Amino acid sequence: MTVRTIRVEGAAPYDVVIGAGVLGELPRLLGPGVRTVAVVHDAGVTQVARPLEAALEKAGYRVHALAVPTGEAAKEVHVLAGLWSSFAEFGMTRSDAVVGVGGGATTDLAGFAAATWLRGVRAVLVPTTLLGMVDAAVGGKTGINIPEGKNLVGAFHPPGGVLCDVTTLMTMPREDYVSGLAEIIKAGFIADPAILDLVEDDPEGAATPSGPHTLELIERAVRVKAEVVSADLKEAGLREILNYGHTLAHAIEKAEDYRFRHGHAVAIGMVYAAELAALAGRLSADVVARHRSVLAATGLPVAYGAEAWPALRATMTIDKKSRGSTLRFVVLDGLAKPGRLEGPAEELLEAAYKRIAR
Ligand SMILES: NC(=O)c1ccc[n+]([C@@H]2O[C@H](COP(=O)([O-])OP(=O)(O)OC[C@H]3O[C@@H](n4cnc5c(N)ncnc54)[C@H](O)[C@@H]3O)[C@@H](O)[C@H]2O)c1
Ligand SMILES: O=C(O)C(=O)C[C@@H](O)[C@H](O)[C@H](O)COP(=O)(O)O
Ligand SMILES: [Zn+2]
Repeated sequence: MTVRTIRVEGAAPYDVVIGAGVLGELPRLLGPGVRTVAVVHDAGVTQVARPLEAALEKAGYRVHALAVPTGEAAKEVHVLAGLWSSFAEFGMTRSDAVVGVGGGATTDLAGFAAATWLRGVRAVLVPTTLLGMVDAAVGGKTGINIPEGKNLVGAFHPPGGVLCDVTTLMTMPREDYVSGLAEIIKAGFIADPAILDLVEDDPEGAATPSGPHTLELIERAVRVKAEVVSADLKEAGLREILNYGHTLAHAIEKAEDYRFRHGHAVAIGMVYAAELAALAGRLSADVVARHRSVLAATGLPVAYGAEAWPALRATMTIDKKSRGSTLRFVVLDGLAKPGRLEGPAEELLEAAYKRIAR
């Protein structure tokens, strides 16, 4: 069995463990002293949560299984409040831990619950989606959505460890799996173009967990993320590159009432950012074309409705990378050459949108 362990550095370094059948590592990642564990899990992934809870009980932990709504519906303040009430009910203390089991939505919620309970208890994350493994569970960004915008309430709270059991991916619906591929492709464009070669070599294989390069794609994307967040946990500068494509993506997700897959929105957002960079004279037409071709080859969307522009433009103002009224985009000056585009003219913003509008 191939197991890869990637270290994330920082004030409290932790491991991301990737492999088939690695869930047995959970007690090690929980660390010494933890006796009571709240297993916050997506109600739709009991096939992973139940055996994990049973194994923890067998190992002597007191386990509280807390199911949360499936997918993005978990990232709501009333769900978070429900977790706080449960923690209070069983008396979670600072020597206890939260284990988050599910996709990125669940681990964002579980991580934020851990960040806020008693001002911070240990969280160990067990992502069960591709996107969760390669992006959401790594790096300590936690949070929830509000009607006004995506992830507007949250905290930086790095986990104590991340366990990626790739066998859990086998039950993923294709659309959700491919959504995760968008974040892997993002890592390819901003930092590791070998990822793009692997996807282009076999787009069909890349779109399924049984593809020939699955482990390598996961490992490469996690390495990109780990390197960036190790250097800049709180997004003072470098970490912004992980937000490539997200300025427009988050606006699309809000416009869709958070019922649009995150990775799908990021795919469209990356094509938009590439078109912006091209119009600003910073990116060549062939790299823009490569965005469209590699994303579309895996089944990801690369266009969005023309009529949506005014609402999307308004929402983009509240993007976390904005400073005052100045919009700031992550753009590419070439493959693996991320830069920033600050305060682009309104005409440029709209012209780039016209190029992705359908
Ligand atoms: N914190 C971060 O750094 C970060 C990074 C990227 C994305 N995110 C967030 O992650 C979220 C998206 O994550 P996601 O794509 O994992 O979506 P998700 O958590 O909504 O899961 C997608 C769907 O897959 C189902 N699912 C989960 N595991 C499964 C399995 N093993 N088999 C079958 N079905 C399974 C879920 O029930 C859900 O229906 C968004 O909220 C996004 O904002 C956070
Ligand atoms: O880890 C980061 O930093 C990222 O930007 C990764 C993104 O893929 C992720 O979607 C993140 O949640 C977006 O963060 P936000 O700060 O723009 O809400
Ligand atoms: Zn993302």
